[in-house]
Amino acid sequence: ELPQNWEVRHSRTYSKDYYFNTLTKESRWDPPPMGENERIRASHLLIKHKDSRRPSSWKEMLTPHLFSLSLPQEKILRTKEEALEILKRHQKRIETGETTLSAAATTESDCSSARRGGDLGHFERGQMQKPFEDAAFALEVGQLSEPVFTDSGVHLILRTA
Ligand SMILES: N=C(N)NCCC[C@H](NC(=O)[C@@H]1CCC/C1=C\[C@H](COP(=O)(O)O)NC(=O)[C@@H](N)Cc1ccccc1)C(N)=O
Repeated sequence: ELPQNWEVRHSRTYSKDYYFNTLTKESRWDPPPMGENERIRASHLLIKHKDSRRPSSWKEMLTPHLFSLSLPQEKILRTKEEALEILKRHQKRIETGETTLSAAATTESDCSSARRGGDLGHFERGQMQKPFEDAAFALEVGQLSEPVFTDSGVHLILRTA
Protein backbone atom coordinates (compact mmCIF):
# COMPACT_ATOMS: atom_id res chain seq x y z
CA GLU A 1 0.00 0.00 0.00
CA LEU A 2 1.16 3.60 -0.62
CA PRO A 3 1.38 6.74 1.52
CA GLN A 4 -1.54 9.21 1.34
CA ASN A 5 -2.12 10.93 -2.08
CA TRP A 6 0.21 8.54 -3.96
CA GLU A 7 -1.03 6.28 -6.77
CA VAL A 8 0.51 3.99 -9.38
CA ARG A 9 0.29 5.14 -13.01
CA HIS A 10 1.49 3.56 -16.24
CA SER A 11 3.95 5.30 -18.57
CA ARG A 12 3.24 4.34 -22.18
CA THR A 13 6.45 6.04 -23.32
CA TYR A 14 8.59 3.75 -21.18
CA SER A 15 5.91 1.05 -20.96
CA LYS A 16 6.34 0.71 -17.22
CA ASP A 17 4.57 1.82 -14.03
CA TYR A 18 5.52 4.93 -12.07
CA TYR A 19 4.28 6.61 -8.85
CA PHE A 20 2.32 9.90 -8.91
CA ASN A 21 1.35 12.14 -5.99
CA THR A 22 -2.07 13.63 -6.79
CA LEU A 23 -1.52 16.40 -4.19
CA THR A 24 2.03 17.55 -4.99
CA LYS A 25 1.91 16.33 -8.65
CA GLU A 26 5.31 14.73 -7.98
CA SER A 27 6.13 11.63 -10.08
CA ARG A 28 8.86 9.05 -9.42
CA TRP A 29 9.96 5.65 -10.68
CA ASP A 30 10.63 4.07 -7.29
CA PRO A 31 7.82 3.65 -4.72
CA PRO A 32 7.62 6.46 -2.08
CA PRO A 33 8.78 5.26 1.37
CA MET A 34 5.95 4.21 3.68
CA GLY A 35 7.11 6.70 6.40
CA GLU A 36 5.32 6.25 9.72
CA ASN A 37 2.72 9.10 9.66
CA GLU A 38 5.03 11.34 7.61
CA ARG A 39 3.07 14.53 8.30
CA ILE A 40 0.91 15.31 11.32
CA ARG A 41 -0.73 18.41 12.84
CA ALA A 42 -0.54 19.32 16.51
CA SER A 43 -1.19 22.08 19.02
CA HIS A 44 0.84 22.64 22.18
CA LEU A 45 0.94 24.53 25.45
CA LEU A 46 4.49 25.59 26.36
CA ILE A 47 5.51 26.71 29.86
CA LYS A 48 9.04 28.11 29.86
CA HIS A 49 11.48 28.34 32.78
CA LYS A 50 14.72 30.13 33.64
CA ASP A 51 16.83 27.49 31.85
CA SER A 52 14.77 27.59 28.63
CA ARG A 53 16.85 28.30 25.52
CA ARG A 54 14.90 31.56 25.08
CA PRO A 55 13.58 32.42 28.58
CA SER A 56 11.19 35.15 27.47
CA SER A 57 7.68 35.21 26.08
CA TRP A 58 4.95 37.50 24.84
CA LYS A 59 3.16 36.79 28.19
CA GLU A 60 6.02 38.07 30.36
CA MET A 61 6.04 41.33 28.43
CA LEU A 62 2.31 41.91 28.96
CA THR A 63 1.97 40.70 32.57
CA PRO A 64 1.05 43.77 34.66
CA HIS A 65 3.80 44.22 37.25
CA LEU A 66 1.70 45.56 40.10
CA PHE A 67 4.47 45.41 42.67
CA SER A 68 7.39 46.62 40.64
CA LEU A 69 7.77 50.01 39.10
CA SER A 70 10.47 48.60 36.78
CA LEU A 71 9.95 47.74 33.11
CA PRO A 72 7.87 44.60 32.39
CA GLN A 73 9.94 41.55 33.35
CA GLU A 74 11.73 40.26 30.23
CA LYS A 75 13.33 37.17 31.71
CA ILE A 76 11.27 34.19 32.86
CA LEU A 77 12.44 33.31 36.39
CA ARG A 78 10.37 30.24 37.36
CA THR A 79 12.32 26.96 37.79
CA LYS A 80 11.83 23.86 35.62
CA GLU A 81 10.05 22.15 38.54
CA GLU A 82 7.66 25.11 38.90
CA ALA A 83 6.98 25.04 35.15
CA LEU A 84 6.17 21.33 35.36
CA GLU A 85 3.75 21.92 38.26
CA ILE A 86 1.98 24.67 36.31
CA LEU A 87 1.76 22.45 33.24
CA LYS A 88 0.41 19.48 35.25
CA ARG A 89 -2.39 21.71 36.59
CA HIS A 90 -3.38 22.58 33.01
CA GLN A 91 -3.08 18.90 32.01
CA LYS A 92 -5.55 17.92 34.74
CA ARG A 93 -8.03 20.68 33.76
CA ILE A 94 -7.87 19.59 30.12
CA GLU A 95 -8.21 15.89 30.98
CA THR A 96 -11.26 16.55 33.19
CA GLY A 97 -12.83 18.61 30.43
CA GLU A 98 -12.80 21.75 32.56
CA THR A 99 -10.94 23.49 29.71
CA THR A 100 -9.41 22.67 26.31
CA LEU A 101 -5.78 22.73 25.24
CA SER A 102 -6.61 25.48 22.75
CA ALA A 103 -8.23 27.71 25.40
CA ALA A 104 -5.43 27.11 27.90
CA ALA A 105 -2.71 27.70 25.28
CA THR A 106 -4.31 30.98 24.18
CA THR A 107 -3.81 32.61 27.59
CA GLU A 108 -1.06 30.48 29.19
CA SER A 109 1.37 29.29 26.49
CA ASP A 110 4.80 30.94 26.34
CA CYS A 111 4.98 30.09 22.61
CA SER A 112 3.86 32.61 19.98
CA SER A 113 1.50 29.90 18.67
CA ALA A 114 -0.67 30.94 21.66
CA ARG A 115 -2.31 33.40 19.29
CA ARG A 116 -3.50 30.39 17.25
CA GLY A 117 -4.71 28.34 20.23
CA GLY A 118 -1.34 26.58 20.24
CA ASP A 119 -1.75 25.30 16.67
CA LEU A 120 1.60 24.52 15.06
CA GLY A 121 0.15 23.57 11.69
CA HIS A 122 1.33 20.43 9.87
CA PHE A 123 4.89 19.26 10.29
CA GLU A 124 7.07 16.30 9.32
CA ARG A 125 9.83 14.51 11.17
CA GLY A 126 13.01 16.56 11.25
CA GLN A 127 11.35 19.92 11.99
CA MET A 128 10.75 19.90 15.73
CA GLN A 129 13.13 19.19 18.57
CA LYS A 130 13.50 15.42 18.92
CA PRO A 131 11.65 14.91 22.25
CA PHE A 132 8.72 16.96 20.88
CA GLU A 133 8.74 15.08 17.55
CA ASP A 134 8.91 11.63 19.16
CA ALA A 135 6.06 12.46 21.55
CA ALA A 136 3.87 14.05 18.86
CA PHE A 137 4.31 11.21 16.32
CA ALA A 138 3.51 8.63 19.03
CA LEU A 139 0.11 10.22 19.72
CA GLU A 140 -3.14 9.12 18.10
CA VAL A 141 -5.21 11.92 16.56
CA GLY A 142 -7.10 13.59 19.43
CA GLN A 143 -4.73 12.31 22.09
CA LEU A 144 -3.03 14.59 24.66
CA SER A 145 0.59 13.94 25.63
CA GLU A 146 2.18 13.71 29.06
CA PRO A 147 4.51 16.68 29.84
CA VAL A 148 7.36 16.76 27.28
CA PHE A 149 10.71 18.45 28.00
CA THR A 150 12.64 20.25 25.23
CA ASP A 151 15.24 23.03 25.27
CA SER A 152 12.30 25.45 24.92
CA GLY A 153 10.63 24.35 28.17
CA VAL A 154 7.83 21.94 29.14
CA HIS A 155 5.06 21.15 26.64
CA LEU A 156 1.64 19.53 26.53
CA ILE A 157 0.96 18.32 22.97
CA LEU A 158 -2.43 17.56 21.39
CA ARG A 159 -2.29 15.75 18.04
CA THR A 160 -5.06 17.19 15.86
CA ALA A 161 -4.47 15.46 12.48
N1 LIG B 1 5.94 25.00 12.66
C1 LIG B 1 7.28 25.03 12.57
N2 LIG B 1 7.93 24.16 11.81
N3 LIG B 1 7.94 26.01 13.24
C2 LIG B 1 9.36 25.91 13.50
C3 LIG B 1 9.53 25.03 14.73
C4 LIG B 1 10.98 25.06 15.19
C5 LIG B 1 11.17 23.96 16.25
N4 LIG B 1 10.43 24.29 17.47
C6 LIG B 1 10.27 23.30 18.40
O1 LIG B 1 10.78 22.22 18.28
C7 LIG B 1 9.40 23.63 19.60
C8 LIG B 1 8.23 22.65 19.64
C9 LIG B 1 7.09 23.37 18.97
C10 LIG B 1 7.36 24.88 19.10
C11 LIG B 1 8.78 24.99 19.54
C12 LIG B 1 9.50 26.08 19.93
C13 LIG B 1 9.14 27.52 19.82
C14 LIG B 1 8.93 28.21 21.18
O2 LIG B 1 10.09 28.03 21.92
P1 LIG B 1 11.43 28.89 21.64
O3 LIG B 1 11.75 28.78 20.18
O4 LIG B 1 11.15 30.31 22.09
O5 LIG B 1 12.43 28.18 22.51
N5 LIG B 1 8.07 27.86 18.98
C15 LIG B 1 8.29 27.86 17.65
O6 LIG B 1 9.23 27.32 17.14
C16 LIG B 1 7.27 28.61 16.83
N6 LIG B 1 7.82 28.89 15.50
C17 LIG B 1 6.04 27.71 16.69
C18 LIG B 1 4.98 28.43 15.91
C19 LIG B 1 4.56 29.71 16.31
C20 LIG B 1 3.55 30.34 15.59
C21 LIG B 1 2.97 29.70 14.49
C22 LIG B 1 3.40 28.41 14.11
C23 LIG B 1 4.41 27.78 14.83
C24 LIG B 1 12.61 23.78 16.57
N7 LIG B 1 13.27 22.87 15.84
O7 LIG B 1 13.10 24.42 17.48
